[in-house]
Amino acid sequence: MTAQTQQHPRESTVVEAAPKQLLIGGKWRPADGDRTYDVEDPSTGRALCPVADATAADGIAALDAATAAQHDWARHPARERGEILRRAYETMISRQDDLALLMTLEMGKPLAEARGEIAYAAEFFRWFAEEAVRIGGDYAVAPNGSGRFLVMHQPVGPALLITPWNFPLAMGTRKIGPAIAAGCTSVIKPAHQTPLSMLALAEILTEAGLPDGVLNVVTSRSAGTLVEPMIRDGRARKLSFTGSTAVGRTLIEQSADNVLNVSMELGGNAPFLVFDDADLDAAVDGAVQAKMRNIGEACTAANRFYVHRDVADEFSRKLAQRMSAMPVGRGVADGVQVGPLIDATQLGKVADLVGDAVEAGAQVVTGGRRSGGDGHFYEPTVLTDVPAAARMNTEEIFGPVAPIATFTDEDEAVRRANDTEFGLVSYVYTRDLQRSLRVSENLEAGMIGLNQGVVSNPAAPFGGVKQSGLGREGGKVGIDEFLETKYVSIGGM
Ligand SMILES: NC(=O)c1ccc[n+]([C@@H]2O[C@H](COP(=O)([O-])OP(=O)(O)OC[C@H]3O[C@@H](n4cnc5c(N)ncnc54)[C@H](O)[C@@H]3O)[C@@H](O)[C@H]2O)c1
Repeated sequence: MTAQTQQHPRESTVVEAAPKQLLIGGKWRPADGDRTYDVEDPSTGRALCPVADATAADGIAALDAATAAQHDWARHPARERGEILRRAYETMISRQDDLALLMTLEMGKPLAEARGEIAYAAEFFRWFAEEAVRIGGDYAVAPNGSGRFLVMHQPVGPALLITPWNFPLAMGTRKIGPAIAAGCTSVIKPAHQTPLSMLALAEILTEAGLPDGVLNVVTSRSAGTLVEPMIRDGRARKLSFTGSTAVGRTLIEQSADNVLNVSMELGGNAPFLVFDDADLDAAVDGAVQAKMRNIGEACTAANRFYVHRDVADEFSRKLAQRMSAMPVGRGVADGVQVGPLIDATQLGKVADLVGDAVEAGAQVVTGGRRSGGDGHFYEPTVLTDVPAAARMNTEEIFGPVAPIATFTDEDEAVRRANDTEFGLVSYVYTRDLQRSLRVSENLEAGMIGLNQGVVSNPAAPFGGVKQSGLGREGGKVGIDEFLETKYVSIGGM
């Protein structure tokens, strides 16, 4: 299928209107030495516009601003912190169309999905607007009756927030929301591929009344050079990172000297289990969501399908029918459901992983090659008979490729599902209640999609076990990542 290349009438308008400078201490300013780099449209491979390319000195200036604002911000009434988030939520919804178009242009996902991400991202602000006023504390009587304790929860201090390109806004609001609610100031560095959505969000927060210096944004093509000095500086007390496990490990090491409080949302390798008693059509629907949402570029994407051997042929056939019918093209084109991959590197990686699996004996049911056009398009692909040795069983594919293997019993399914260093999410399709609970208990994952192909929800604690991360974002515990606990022991009572 040839990729669709239609234009959107407002493309240049929204790109022109987006901020492109750094936000430091409430002022928009160019990077040191006026340095810029070009943001690329992955659906054309062409430059969209230049944005500021921050240096290490800009990073330290942003940290200066966050540190200077911390004292007052921590004492800002929680209700007002929440109201700022609430106003920003409302503006995000009222500007959903323009924000979605900007996101699609820099990231590639279809417009309908970008609109969905804006709604999901905004929901974190609404959720944490409400959590801001519930921080509270405790008062306890010592067990032996002599002495009392006060337990306080206070902002941890200036935070460094680092986000990936695959969900340019949601990964940001999931950190900025609780940081603002908890009373932390922060410096955020979005991925170099997708800075525009984050800059537009910072503008919205400024309009919503966020005081100067509470959120600072630095965009850069050279992440390591910018971030390491900020981590080693010592004034930031928190590092919240979403991205690959490899970079997460490096950042944990860099954080060790100053014993930074770290939260890590890292890579995944989600298994998708289909038992022989599953509602097969529902399983196919869930598989399409878990695999094709965000062009497969999601940490929660189903990476390995294990299907009971009695239903594997039917499942594979139905999944291939659904995936091959999904129109590929520019995310702004009408009806497109599969956009381009983020860049040439990611496209090359997906093609390599498919080549490796086929060489090892996998069968291509549909797809298996690049799609037409100048952008980084790859056809929706279903592979069967994927041998355990194929690299895609251990590496995140991050693309529209569904590898299917079979199992014969529950023990084998769970053992193969857990045979990975990652543990972010697992999907399970079965109609047997006992089995669903037993398997949920035995799967090594921070999240389980039970007869459900999407797990993310702002009201639930998102995060992984094993090498998928440390800490949780969202839910009631999401704000705890930005708080520290102090207890006061009271004598004389
Ligand atoms: N667990 C989650 O919640 C979650 C969510 C989305 C994505 N992810 C993971 O993110 C990865 C895809 O995103 P990516 O390719 O942008 O990941 P990445 O690790 O390459 O980059 C993530 C962020 O870290 C920055 N970065 C890269 N090298 C750095 C360095 N040396 N020092 C400081 N910062 C650095 C990048 O510029 C970007 O902002 C996948 O592994 C995916 O599973 C995880």
